[in-house]
Amino acid sequence: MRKLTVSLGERSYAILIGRGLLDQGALIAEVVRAPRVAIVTNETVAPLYLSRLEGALSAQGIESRAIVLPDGEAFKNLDTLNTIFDGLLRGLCDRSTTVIALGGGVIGDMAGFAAATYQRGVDFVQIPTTLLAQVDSSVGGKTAVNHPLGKNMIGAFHQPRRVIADTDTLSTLPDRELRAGLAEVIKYGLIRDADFFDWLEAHMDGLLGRDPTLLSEAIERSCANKAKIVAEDETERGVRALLNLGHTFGHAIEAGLGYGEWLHGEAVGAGMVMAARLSQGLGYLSSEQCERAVALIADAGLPVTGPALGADRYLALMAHDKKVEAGRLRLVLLRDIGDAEIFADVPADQIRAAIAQCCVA
Ligand SMILES: NC(=O)c1ccc[n+]([C@@H]2O[C@H](COP(=O)([O-])OP(=O)(O)OC[C@H]3O[C@@H](n4cnc5c(N)ncnc54)[C@H](O)[C@@H]3O)[C@@H](O)[C@H]2O)c1
Ligand SMILES: O=C(O)C(=O)C[C@@H](O)[C@H](O)[C@H](O)COP(=O)(O)O
Ligand SMILES: [Zn+2]
Repeated sequence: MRKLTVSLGERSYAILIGRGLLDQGALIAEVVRAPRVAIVTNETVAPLYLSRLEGALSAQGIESRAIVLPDGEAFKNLDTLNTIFDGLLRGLCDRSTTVIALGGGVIGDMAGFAAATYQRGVDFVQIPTTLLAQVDSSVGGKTAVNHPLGKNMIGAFHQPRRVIADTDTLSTLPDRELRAGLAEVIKYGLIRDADFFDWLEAHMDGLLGRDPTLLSEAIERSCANKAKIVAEDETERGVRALLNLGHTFGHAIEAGLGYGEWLHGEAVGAGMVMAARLSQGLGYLSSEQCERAVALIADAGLPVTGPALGADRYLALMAHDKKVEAGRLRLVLLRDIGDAEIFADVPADQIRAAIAQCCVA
């Protein structure tokens, strides 16, 4: 088992990465206030992993109540959040209850937001079961639900007490979901870790072939990058915004198509291509490095073109981005592989050109 730490003073927590961790109830028992937990999961993950987790908890004398939600990004909304609150209240969960998120990023974001707000805040533990959740969403405390007008618009920062990533759970993950997770992995290489980007270029085939050693290394290096950024800037006043590379475009794709048609990672993949092409168009990024970025995203089996929503629609949706300040759009762009920066006042005609270049009619 590998252990990383997100250093946030008294709220510091461990990210544990390894095989078979789901069966080690002691890893959860160490961080719960009382022997009562509520497990939030979904209809796909529950039949695969819920009873194993319940058994591991029960062996530690921990009583658990399961709240099983419908599966999908389309359900990441306030209605489903209410279903979680109903379950917590019916189960007489109190302030000593720990909420456990068992699933991908959708479950993690919703369970985390429920934990942030239930009785004004209870503890939660992340048990991510997708690659995307193990490399990104389970770490850092961003929790939220979507609004029809924008992604993750209603949420809170609420850090987990622990992240437990059992890499064995990836064996049941569909290939499309594995590829979606690789988008966020590539993101770390692009924004701050050129060595990791080189490593990904060399090992993309093995990662797609699910080599367990390579997957573990990719998870660990991704989490190490994210842990450092979150420790430096927990609430996104500065450097944390770089984790949004490709997301201003990607979130527009997700909202514009109606949540769920494109996976988050797919939208981020196409969004990072748009950001790279825009960076090149503005003269910040060389064409050679831009093509390397696009090639790795393509090699991961991710889309490198976006849906043809029309530049006006993209820009209207992008106006809801959380990085907008006083009506000014701010975008994460690339100076080089491993070097990103946030830019305000990018001319709208250049943004339109990059979108047009990356969309197929
Ligand atoms: N909070 C953050 O920092 C952060 C970061 C990145 C993404 N996100 C959010 O995360 C979400 C995307 O997460 P995701 O890609 O994990 O999607 P997801 O949660 O929808 O999971 C993808 C699919 O895989 C299924 N699944 C989960 N684990 C499985 C397993 N082990 N075996 C088989 N099937 C499994 C799920 O039921 C679902 O159908 C988006 O809503 C995105 O906005 C949040
Ligand atoms: O942790 C972060 O910070 C991120 O930006 C990670 C992103 O991958 C993630 O998709 C996040 O939810 C997007 O943030 P948002 O604030 O634009 O919703
Ligand atoms: Zn993301």
